[in-house]
Amino acid sequence: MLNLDIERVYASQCRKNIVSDMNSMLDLLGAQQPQQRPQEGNNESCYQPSIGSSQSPGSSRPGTPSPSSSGNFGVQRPTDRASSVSRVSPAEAAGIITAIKDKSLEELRDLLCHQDGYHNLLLSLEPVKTQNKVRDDLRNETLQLARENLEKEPQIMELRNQCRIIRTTELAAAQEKLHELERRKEELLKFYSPASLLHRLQDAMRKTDEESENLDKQLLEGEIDLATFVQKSLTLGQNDDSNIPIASAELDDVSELLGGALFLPLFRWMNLYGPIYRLAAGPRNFVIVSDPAIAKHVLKNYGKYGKGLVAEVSEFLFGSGFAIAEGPLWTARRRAVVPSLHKKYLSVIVDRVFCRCAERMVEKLLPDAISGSAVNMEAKFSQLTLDVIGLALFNYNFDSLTTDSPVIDAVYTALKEAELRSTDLLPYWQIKALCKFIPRQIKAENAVSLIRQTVEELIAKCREIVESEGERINEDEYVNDRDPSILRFLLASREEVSSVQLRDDLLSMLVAGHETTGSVLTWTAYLLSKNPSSLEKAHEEVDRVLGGRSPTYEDMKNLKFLTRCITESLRLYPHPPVLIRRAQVADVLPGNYKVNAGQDIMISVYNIHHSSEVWDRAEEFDPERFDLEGPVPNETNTDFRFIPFSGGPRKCVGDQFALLEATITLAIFVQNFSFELIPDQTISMTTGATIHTTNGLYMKVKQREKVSVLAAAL
Ligand code: HEM
Repeated sequence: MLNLDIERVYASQCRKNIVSDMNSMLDLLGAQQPQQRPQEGNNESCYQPSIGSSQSPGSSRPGTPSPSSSGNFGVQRPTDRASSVSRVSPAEAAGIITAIKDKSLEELRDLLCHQDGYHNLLLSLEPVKTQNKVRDDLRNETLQLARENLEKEPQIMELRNQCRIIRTTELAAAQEKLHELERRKEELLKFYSPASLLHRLQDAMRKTDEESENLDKQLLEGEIDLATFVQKSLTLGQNDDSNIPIASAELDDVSELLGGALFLPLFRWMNLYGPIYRLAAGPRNFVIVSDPAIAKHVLKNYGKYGKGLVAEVSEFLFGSGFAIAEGPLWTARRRAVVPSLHKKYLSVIVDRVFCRCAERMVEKLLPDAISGSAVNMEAKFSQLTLDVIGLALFNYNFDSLTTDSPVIDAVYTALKEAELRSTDLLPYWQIKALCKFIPRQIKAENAVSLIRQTVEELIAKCREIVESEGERINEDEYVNDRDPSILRFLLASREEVSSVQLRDDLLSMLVAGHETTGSVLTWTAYLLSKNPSSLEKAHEEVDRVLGGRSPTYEDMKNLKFLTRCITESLRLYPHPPVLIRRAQVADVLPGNYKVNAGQDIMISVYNIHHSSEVWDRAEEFDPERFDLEGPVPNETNTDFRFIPFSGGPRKCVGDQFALLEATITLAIFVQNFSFELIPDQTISMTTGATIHTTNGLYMKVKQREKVSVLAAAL
């Protein structure tokens, strides 16, 4: 009886131990499964659940448990794991109890002492099965991931390699530029050292004396005429066989004028030295051209003359955009973009963009017209032309006439930086590392990043629409009615082009087309306010042709006087006032002037347009100097006397767009307002990419009665 009781107590204790052990194992499986692999399981229990199906029972387990190991056949007692027991759900515990409750003492002892039996019992339990399945799935996924990672390894290596190459080449390029700058600095210092200056001065004086005596003798003996004497006297002392007179400018003059209105002293020197002269000061050396025939030669021979300095100063903004690209890239991109500016596009844009933006400006000016307060028209025209170019290029409304936005600020910052770079004497911004520390450069870089990001987003959005609609150009003069922008045209044309190239091309057009047209409108308003009889004629024409309604594309051919006001304004204030080129090879210019490869050339459009050799009454504003019934003047029909849009292969692609935009805007402005300058303001010129005023153009505008269509017809 006592024996029986002892056996019952023992059997009951065994059951408790088994349940506890299984609880521990279930707990172990639940808690550790995700982190641990089967082999890594801890050895808290002798009979770890052998959950690896590939693992033979006991292969990584200790041998048969000995009572000495823990006094209970190697199974920890519930008390040791009080916390874990509580984690098994009552349903799971019930399942385990059902599995063992009818077992005899012998069977229970067997279970505790024989691993295989114990193991089989474990594997037959539902929770263990589920856990095993989860574990197997996890392991398979992990293996799959590992395999995929392994496959990516070569790509990662390749990328690492590329990064290293880029880093090294950029560093090398920066070092090279730094050395070049150091070399130039050394040269400058040597060139201007007191000893060197004295030596050269003595040398030059001696040579000049000799040459001067020689020249005097030749003139007195009638060997040369007076004109040749003057010409040769101007180049006295210069060991130069180019035949190009040298303007005597000091380095200080040049640095000062490079930071200001450069084209003004260039004009003074033209009157002193003639239509071609060399401006040499230290390492800077430009040939200044003020002659239509020489300008024609340089502009038409694009292969021999590249963009040179212009590309260097604006690369930070344009990237590889076609306004500064050279060679095959330029040819391909120009060829892709030009078709987008077709006649039908222009006629749609007149109504949808030019008129709407100009009418918006009129709305904005009305309060000032009523209150009689001064308005800075330069700022207004600049805002208007930014809105126009945003809509025309990307169908994006900057709405700068109404709001200030970070993108607008960024556009102005970047444009300003391009201007400053074109006049910096020391191009320190070519050293990329320096740009990381100089506040002006940091600001410019941030601005460019924001503009690029905005344009990239616009491209991505437009590309998505074009793709989803399967849009494709199916006619010559294609315009999408909902979005007539140039971006839409370019994407629908399915040209093979990267988003970065497209972005840079559009940015080129944004910059080239914004400030230029704004400046034309500013100076036209200024000239009209200074010439009341011309303003009267403009009012008369607008009223007669439009009769109070908005202008259309078709009206352009009848707005003859207004168009001539714009072209005459472009003659007196060309934007940019100088065109820059660099000779790629040695060449001889018309007039037998020699230039070497690498020679920087400035074609002063301002000088050609203001030269009394080229124009009668050159300084007068006379819109009718170009026959109203004749063709609109351009470089071809004036034989390069009038070149506001340049000429040759790199001529402006937006000339027709700009003439239309300026004329339509002027028509709406003149139709709605009469205007006059605020007295006592000094209006002076400064320059960068365009000629603008130093302090703004302040005007008083007064609303006009719109002439009705009926009245105009009478
Ligand atoms: C009255 C306004 C404008 C003026 C005075 C003007 C003037 C010029 C000039 C002089 C050039 C040649 C620069 C050089 O030879 O170095 C040029 C090039 C260019 N212009 Fe205009 N432009 C005006 C408006 C526009 C507009 C509205 C656009 C775009 C819609 C535009 C786009 C371009 C482009 C992309 C180039 C570079 C062409 C090339 O290198 O192939 N321009 N512009």
